[in-house]
Amino acid sequence: MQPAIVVDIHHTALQPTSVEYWETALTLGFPAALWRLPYQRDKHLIVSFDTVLPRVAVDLEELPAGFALSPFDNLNSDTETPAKTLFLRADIHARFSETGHLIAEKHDSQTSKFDQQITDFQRFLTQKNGATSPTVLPALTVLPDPDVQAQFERDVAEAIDALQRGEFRKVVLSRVKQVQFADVPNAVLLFDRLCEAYPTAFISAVSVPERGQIWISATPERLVSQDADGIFKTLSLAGTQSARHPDGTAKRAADALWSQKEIEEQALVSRYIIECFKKIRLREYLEEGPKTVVAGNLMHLGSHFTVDTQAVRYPQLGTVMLRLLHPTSAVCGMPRDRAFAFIEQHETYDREFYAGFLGPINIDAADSRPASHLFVHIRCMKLEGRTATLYAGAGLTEDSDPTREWLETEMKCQTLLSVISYQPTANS
Ligand SMILES: C=C(O[C@H]1C=CC=C(C(=O)O)[C@@H]1O)C(=O)O
Repeated sequence: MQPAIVVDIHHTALQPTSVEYWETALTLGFPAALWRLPYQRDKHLIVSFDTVLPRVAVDLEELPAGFALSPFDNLNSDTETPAKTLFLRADIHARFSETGHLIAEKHDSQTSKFDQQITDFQRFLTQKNGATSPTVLPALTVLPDPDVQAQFERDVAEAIDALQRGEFRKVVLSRVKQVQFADVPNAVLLFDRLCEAYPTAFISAVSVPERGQIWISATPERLVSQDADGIFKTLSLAGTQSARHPDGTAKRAADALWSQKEIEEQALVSRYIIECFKKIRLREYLEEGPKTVVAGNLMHLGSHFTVDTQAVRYPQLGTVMLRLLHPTSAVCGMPRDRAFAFIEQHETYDREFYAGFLGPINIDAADSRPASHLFVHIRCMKLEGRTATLYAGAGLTEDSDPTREWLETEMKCQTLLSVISYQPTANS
């Protein structure tokens, strides 16, 4: 990995903001990723000068600093390692305060071949400097789709039959909801609203110009992290209930009651993770949970798994586990390949990056040493111009009920919808 150099930040009266960086990247057609880690305040943005992004097999040891965006359909087989993850190399990495003002900017010392792009970027950035940032989101309408509930419930009923016949033990079926904004919304404003609403989630906005898409998410589910001290972490998450009582008051995590179906559903995700550890004969992991995890408007059951990769002398654990884990049974099912085939047969759209994974790779943490944090890409939407497609899935077992599963996906859509449709009144 090449060392990055710190570049002089701008000598203008006003420090550039995350909105100005983002808009500059979009104007120049450069891919960009903006994110904020759970429980943190700083926001990060990277800009890649690859207008067509390289597809890679994620190797945390080998990849330079950047941001990974993997599709759901990125399964590892025994014979091949799929190279389908889009990789945004951090040609520019800027760190911003909670209010979106620039703290530091870096670019890779190897990118001298990109001098022209850096010059162009700085020129456009200066032109945008001082422009007022949008503060209002355009109004939105949910596009009617009269058949979607009946179709989803039919598919769930078929899945339950297959589960009861013992074809597989768990499958996660998803559906989409489309909304139309009155005008193209500013992605950074959507991102900032989500940061405010969900301090414990991983919030991101990723622009992929080659597909004309911006993916925005507020996911509660860590897939693989390996921090600067070599601490590996993953999470098994499943089971869903509202974080509010029927009268609208907030529920305490301690008051959440979980049914046998939900306990089993989450245990299957934990078992899937433990089977991955077993495949590589790793016994020294710490398992904490299951306990109730609050994820914005929802609650889930979660178990945290931690490994000290230095103590077990397994520095490549993050890479190995990522390849074994994705897609976990929180988004696919068990056994994985049979559940995957069922999803392919029944869902009528391509999940694209929904239920894939995403996050920063080898990006400097606050203590300046690189860390990688990959999350399961749920509670997300795809923005194409004025149209947004929201995705939500439900984990099914033989005890599932189709209408309850539908309502669960509605609640999951609300995680983003309640924030992106919020219009502050004159008094708020
Ligand atoms: C697949 C999703 O959530 C997963 C994560 C937590 C709980 C889940 C559930 O209760 O079904 C799902 O497995 C989604 O939000 O689209």
